[in-house]
Parts: sequence; C-alpha cells; structure tokens
Amino acid sequence: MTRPYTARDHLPTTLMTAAQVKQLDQQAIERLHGDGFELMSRAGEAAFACLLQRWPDCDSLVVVAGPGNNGGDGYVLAALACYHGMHTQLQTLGDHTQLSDSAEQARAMAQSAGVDIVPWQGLPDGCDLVVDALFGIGLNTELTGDYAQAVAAINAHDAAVMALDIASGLQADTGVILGDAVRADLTVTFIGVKQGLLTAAGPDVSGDIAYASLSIDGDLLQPTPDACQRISWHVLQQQGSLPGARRGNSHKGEHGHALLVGGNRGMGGAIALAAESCYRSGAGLVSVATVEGHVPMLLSRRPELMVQEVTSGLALAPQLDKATSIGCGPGLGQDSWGQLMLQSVLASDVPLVLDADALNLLAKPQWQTSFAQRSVVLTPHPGEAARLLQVSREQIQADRFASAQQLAQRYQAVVVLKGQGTLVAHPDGRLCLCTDGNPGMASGGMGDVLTGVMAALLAQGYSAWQVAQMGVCIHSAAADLEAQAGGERGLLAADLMHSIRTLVNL
Ligand SMILES: NC(=O)C1=CN([C@@H]2O[C@H](COP(=O)(O)OP(=O)(O)OC[C@H]3O[C@@H](n4cnc5c(N)ncnc54)[C@H](OP(=O)(O)O)[C@@H]3O)[C@@H](O)[C@H]2O)[C@H](O)CC1
Ligand SMILES: [K+]
Repeated sequence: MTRPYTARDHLPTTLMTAAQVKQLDQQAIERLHGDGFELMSRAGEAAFACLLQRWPDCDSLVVVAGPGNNGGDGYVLAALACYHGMHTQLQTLGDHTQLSDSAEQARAMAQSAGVDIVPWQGLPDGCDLVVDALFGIGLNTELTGDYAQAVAAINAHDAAVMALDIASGLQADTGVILGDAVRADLTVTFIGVKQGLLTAAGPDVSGDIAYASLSIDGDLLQPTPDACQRISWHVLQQQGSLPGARRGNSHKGEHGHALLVGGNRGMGGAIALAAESCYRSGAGLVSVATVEGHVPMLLSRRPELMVQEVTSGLALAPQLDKATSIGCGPGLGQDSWGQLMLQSVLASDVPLVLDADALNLLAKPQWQTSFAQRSVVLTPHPGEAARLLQVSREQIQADRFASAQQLAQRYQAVVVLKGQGTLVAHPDGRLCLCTDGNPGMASGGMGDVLTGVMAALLAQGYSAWQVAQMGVCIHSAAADLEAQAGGERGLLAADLMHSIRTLVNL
C-alpha cells in the first residue's frame, strides 16, 4: 500500500500572500545591509539549479524579462546559463531604463556574461526552454499589449516553460488569471509559497512547483498566525493528527452513532454513498433516515445499516436522540420532506455536517441561521457557496480565501469550500488549503462520500475544525490513490471506499 504523498508535499506548510512575501523580501534585504542584488542573485542561482536538474540537456533558452525585479531574476539566470555554455537570448519587455538598482546590476551581469539582450521580437523556433521572467508578485492588473502577446507566444511555443516565482498573469493571492497567464511546466517560487499557486487556476498554470528559501534567516520564515496553512493526508499524518488504528479493547459504542438524513425520491444513491463512507471511516453505528422505498436498496448494499423510513420531523426525533453526529444533505431535495427533515436537524444540538440541498435550503431567507454554539461543518461547492452568500459563483471564485472566511464568519461554522485547492476556514479566521485531490473528483457522488466521512469523524468525537481538515484530506487522498491506480477519467465516488478505510487506519 503506497502512502499518499503528492508532488506538493515537499512544499512548506505555511502559505503566503504577495504582501507577506514582499515584507519578507524587505526584511531580508535589510539584513543584507540593503543589498537587494544579493537576494536577486540567490533567486537566479536557485532557478538555474532547478533548470539544470529538470532539463540537464538544455542547450538553448530564451528568457523573457519584464520591467521589474522578476525580470531582474531573469537577467541573473541568463548570465548563469551563458557562463554554462548555453545559447542564451534575453528579450526585454517594458522600459528597462526604469529597472531597480538590483535589476540594473543583474542586467549588467548578463551583458558582461555575453547574453544576447534584445527587445521583445517573438520566440525563435528550436529553443529548448523559455524562461518566464515577465512578472512576479508585482503584477497588479490584467496583462495587455506586448505583455499579453508575449504570454500568448510562450503558450503557443513548443519549448518547455519555466516560470520564475509565479507564472506571469496569475494573481499570487487568489489564483485568478488576470487576462491570460503563462502555462509553465515548472514554477520556481522564492522565499514564500504564494497561496494562489495552489487553488483556483493556480494548479492549472503552475506545473510542478519548486520552492527556494533563498537562505533567508529562519526566524523570518516562522509562520504568522494569519497565514494560510497547507494541509494534506501526509501533513496530518506527520503531525499525528489522523485517527489511526484503533485500540484493542474498544467496542462499537465508543466509535459513535452517526445519523445520515437524505435520499429523497429518486436520490437514494446519494445517501447510500454517504452511509457507506461513514462506516468505512470508522463510525461505530450508522443509521439512515430516508423516504419510503429505499430500505431494500440500502440494506442489500450495506446490511450493517439501520434504515428508517421517516415521513415527518416527529418521526425523526428518536433517531436524533440516539445520534452522536448528523450528516444532512445527500439527496435531501428541497421539497416538503426535505424541509421537514432539515427543520428537525436544525432544532437539534448534535454535531452536524450539512451538504448539498441542506445548504441550498439554508441559503434561503426563511432558513437563515448561524451555529455559534454547535459543532457544525458546512461543505459547499462554489455554486452552493454563492447561494449562501447571495453572490455569484464568479465572485466566490474571484477570491476563494476571502469567500471561505466570509462563510465561516457569517454562519459561525467551520466551512469547507470545495474545488481545486479545497479550503477549510474557521470562524476565528484560521485557514487551511488541502493540496491532495485531482480532477477525477469532479464526478457525481463525491460530495456525498465526503459528507459520510465527516459524519463518521464527528460521531467519534473530533472537533469540527479537526473533522473538516481530516475529512478533506482523507477523502482527497483516497481519490488520489484510486486515480493513481486506475486513472482520473472514470473515477467513481464508490471507488473511494476501500482507500478511505485504509487511510483512516494508517
Ligand atoms: N529584491 C527583491 O525584492 C526580490 C524580488 N524578487 C523578485 O521580484 C519580483 C517582484 O518584483 P517587482 O518589481 O515588485 O514586480 P514584478 O517584477 O512582478 O512586476 C514588475 C512591475 O510591472 C508593473 N506591472 C504590474 N502589473 C502590470 C501589468 N499588468 N502590465 C504592465 N506592468 C505591470 C508593476 O509596476 P507598477 O509601477 O505598475 O506597480 C510591477 O512593479 C518577485 O516576484 C521576484 O521574482 C526576488 O525573487 C527576490 C528578491
Ligand atoms: K514570472
């Protein structure tokens, strides 16, 4: 059994915004007695080392350098490539007479190394590698004019692409693309891993990510309380934060009793998936409250389940009394039955995970509530999040970090904002980003499986904050293991069950 470990697991667990990195840049430069060129040289050297490791046979490259210090990094790298005997051309965009002192020194270094420095003229055929030194964390508006043309030319060229610090066009804080963005095979990011590399469009354009601290003093790299933390199954396992194997003398009563509410007419599969993943995640007992007609299907699939056909909120009450956690939403529907079920669930104080139609009902004005005194996890995808905040899906995705935090604040619950680079937000402002997961998860039922995992962990007594992090990482890591075994396309929600069981025991 391979343990989940992705290419992102070698990255630091503290993620940063552009402002936080800029502040570190300045502090580091102060400690270098104002010598910004020293730091820029280290950036160019680190990037060149990654180039040699990734493309040892690279013989010719074109560096596309912008008007700022990202361009400065490019000049340093070009000089090193030239010293190394590579055929090196550097094409400049923007007014190079406006270069900072550090970048001016780097330009002089490239000139003395014999780099062929010319204004932007398009990319020659036959070069092995294009280095994107157009923009880094100073990008502040959409790319236009020559910059947009250069990005399009880089993306159209058949050479490999290495981005310095961040793919140009990608917004460092949100992972949103400003107009267009370079699509890199490798991004070498400096000093701090920008949070935008790992969510929204970041993973689509960054390629593999290498991190270089530039040997700045360790005390500068200590995580700040408001920094977003990177999590994964591997990270949680290293921290000893996963359930792990059970003690010998335990019995089912100790592992909680989860109640799953949903499976309206025509949606029995959703609650079946949630119920099975709940058992597979270690719940001692799992009950299901659903509509008439689903009992045979559920019991034939999972005879261990206790299934009740519930027709009213009153009939749900005995189930609620016995439960140590509730998962409400998979296949719930928004008709009168679904509303009756949600009404009873909200009236209870049992730890709760809400998903799918439970969230869509909660978003309606007449359902508005908050959960300050209850252990609750909400698990919206961007569309459900948009309804919960009465904004558009585009607005949610425009700044996923802010959206997740707004939701947590608004509902006083832990929020899982699903999607590429799933985010976990706490009402007190804490924020995590999960780097496990893959596009194969965009298939029906994956959210139902996650609800079951979370209901099981809540039933076992973990806090909502622990449950959200563990649940997301176990669920995504299981999907990674299944995708590695059989491919992302055609990955089905039910495929995760075996790996979920394995990952809660490792
Ligand atoms: N010594 C250091 O600080 C180190 C920095 N590193 C590298 O530097 C970049 C950050 O460099 P910076 O100069 O702040 O900005 P950029 O190079 O990313 O951008 C250049 C300037 O371009 C302007 N800009 C922004 N957006 C656009 C746009 N859409 N179109 C045209 N021009 C744009 C902007 O200037 P303004 O005057 O408009 O603000 C930018 O300043 C960092 O990413 C690292 O690569 C070293 O790595 C470490 C040392
Ligand atoms: K760049």
